[in-house]
Amino acid sequence: MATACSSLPDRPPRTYFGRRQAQTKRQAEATKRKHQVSSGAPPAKRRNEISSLSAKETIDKETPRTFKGSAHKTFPPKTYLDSTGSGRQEKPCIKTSSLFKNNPEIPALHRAVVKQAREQVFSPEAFQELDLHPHLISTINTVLKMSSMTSVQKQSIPVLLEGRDALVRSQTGSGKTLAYCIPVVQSLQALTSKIQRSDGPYALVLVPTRELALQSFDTVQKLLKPFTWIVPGVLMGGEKRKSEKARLRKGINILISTPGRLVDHIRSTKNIHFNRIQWLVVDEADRILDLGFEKDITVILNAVNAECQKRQNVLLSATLTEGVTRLADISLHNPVSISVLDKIWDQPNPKEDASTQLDSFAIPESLDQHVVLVPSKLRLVCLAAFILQKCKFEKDQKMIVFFSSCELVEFHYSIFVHTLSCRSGAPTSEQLPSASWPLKFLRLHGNMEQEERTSVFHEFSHSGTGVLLCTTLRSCKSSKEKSGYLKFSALEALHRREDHTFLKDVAARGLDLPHVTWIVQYSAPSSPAEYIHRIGRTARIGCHGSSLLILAPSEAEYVNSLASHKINVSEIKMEDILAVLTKDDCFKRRQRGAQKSHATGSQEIRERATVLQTVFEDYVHSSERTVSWAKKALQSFIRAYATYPRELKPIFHVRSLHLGHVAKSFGLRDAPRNLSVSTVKKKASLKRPDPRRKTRNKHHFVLAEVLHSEYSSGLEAGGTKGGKQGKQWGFQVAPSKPGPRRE
Ligand SMILES: Nc1ncnc2c1ncn2[C@@H]1O[C@H](COP(=O)(O)OP(=O)(O)OP(=O)(O)O)[C@@H](O)[C@H]1O
Repeated sequence: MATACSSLPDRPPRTYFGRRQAQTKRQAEATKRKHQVSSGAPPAKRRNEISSLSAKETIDKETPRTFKGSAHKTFPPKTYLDSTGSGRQEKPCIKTSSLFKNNPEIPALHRAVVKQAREQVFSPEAFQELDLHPHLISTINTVLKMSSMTSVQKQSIPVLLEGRDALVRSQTGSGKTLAYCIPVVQSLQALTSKIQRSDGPYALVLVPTRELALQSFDTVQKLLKPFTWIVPGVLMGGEKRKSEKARLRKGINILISTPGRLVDHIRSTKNIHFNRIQWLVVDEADRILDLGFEKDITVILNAVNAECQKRQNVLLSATLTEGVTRLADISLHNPVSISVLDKIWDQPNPKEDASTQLDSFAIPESLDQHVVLVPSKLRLVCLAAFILQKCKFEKDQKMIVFFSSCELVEFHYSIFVHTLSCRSGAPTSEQLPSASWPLKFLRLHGNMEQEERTSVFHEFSHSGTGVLLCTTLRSCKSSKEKSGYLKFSALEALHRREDHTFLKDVAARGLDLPHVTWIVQYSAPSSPAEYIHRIGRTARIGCHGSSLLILAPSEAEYVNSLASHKINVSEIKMEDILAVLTKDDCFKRRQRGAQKSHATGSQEIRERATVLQTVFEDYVHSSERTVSWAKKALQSFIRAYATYPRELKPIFHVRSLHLGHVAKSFGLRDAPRNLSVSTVKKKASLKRPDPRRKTRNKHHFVLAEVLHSEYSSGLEAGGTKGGKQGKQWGFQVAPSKPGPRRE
């Protein structure tokens, strides 16, 4: 796509060049740029073009001809906002095409207001009121420093102490770990024949990831302080099997494991026996299924059933999916179903209640959810403005921004650090908002070295402020062992043990980081469950938090999709976010002769957004490397976009993306044409574009080729999560012999 290079209000008269001369020059320039872009080289600075201009003026004067990039003119150099940190310079200027022209209309959001499922996090009851060993109570009070129970703990612990099976469903960050750990420890310490280490496992706890395994281990270990004869242990990928075997041989009484690693041991270790198992706990059941562990769970259930029938089974989950219900059907015996939803949620019709609950998710009451509709071209400036608004101009804000891929995280980290934060190499204070608090950016994704990841967690966790840019599970490359969760306490445990190898597969989903005030979803999640788990990183255990979902106008329908799962989001207007740019004059447009623009109101906001966009574009086009990064990030964005599950395709379909506009949100002045790959032409031709849409935009076709080329490079194709995996579901557990149960 040709960059929109508009006529300028303050440019010299058209006679500056002869018409023919100008045309020839334009063509030569365009060919040169095209060649450079397609070869991966940075485009030549358009020395003869004009720099950032008033958005309003752009809108007024831009003509279809100029939008096609055929109106480049030569102008004298002028002052511009430099992104390299060297301050304002006299330099030839690069024009930023209008951010506010040719955008799709932002639709009015007509979302149905739904009654959101709510949970009371804390109950007024103290742990003392439970029938627990006094030493266990004092350990909870003094070691864990907790006094009152959360609602899920209040409901679950007595039921489990009675010996019942349970399906526990409660919102993120509500204290589910202790809800099962306390009853397990209480019951095992009370056994009349005292447990011997060599007895092997009495309790088996399955968790989806290594980090959760470590976190649960950490909690159990603390609770066991007064009961030293009970030995906890953890098995997970990343540790040497040999040393795990040795530990199994010595004996582990409360065994916490990821499913994959336990199956490894079931198949290869003679020392693993389940004949004394009294507890089988499946924590984060939804996540276990999400990660594709259903076959492993089947193997484990079969192995345990073969050796032991008399046990208590517990399934815990933040979301109640069809898979979780099926797993509950086969693993729980006459379970008590515990769901900590408010009375407001009670429906008069029990049938409706069951089906609605299956599709609905409890969200912490202290969590405010928002959505903003932003045209593709404006996504980057809008995100930057929001970060500035919250983390620069407001105090004590800590934000996590979710992206759909590692490349996206790297790209945005780099561009923000170099243009917005106050680190070395970043713009000088003259260019940055004058106010307030320094911006600190951190990033975390699955392609980072483990040590760096660990230190990022420490830094972000201990910091009272900061912006963490991270990926979600969907974006990680490895398959089964890609971990969705990282709990900070587990990291601390790891750090203490100076063993970072465990965390090799950590992805940045499900962080348990304290005091996060904002969650921003820059890429929409692929399922309501994912949405819940992302926003669940804030407003944990009663704290207040907010979330923002950034959608394109064409994706507005997603709000209704969320509403159908009883998720309520309220709209923030893009202009209100961009308005923050008026707080600092560094975003003020300077006209020729260093005169400041006197625009006001929305015109001023648009001008300033354009200035910020120019800063980004200057940064991206400052070197071959940065252009290439931006292109990679764009490619990766499109690839991720293609992986939305089938049911969301009507909302998120790559063919509805305007490549030129999307490229703009990567600071690219031109949509990279060289993304299309000839090897996939065959596939592309299979899906002929609708002739009725022929004139709509040629970029759509290029886009299709881009996507196919990504698939042909061996990268994961889209739609598996919602489609294939969903269908795969089906447990085949060996029939368990009827036996006495603890009821
Ligand atoms: N009774 C309590 N009082 C105070 N803090 C608690 C209590 N119970 C748990 N917590 C703390 O709340 C935080 C969240 O607990 P936990 O990780 O068990 O929640 P969760 O429901 O498993 O969350 P998620 O579903 O997101 O994994 C932890 O830091 C934990 O230490």
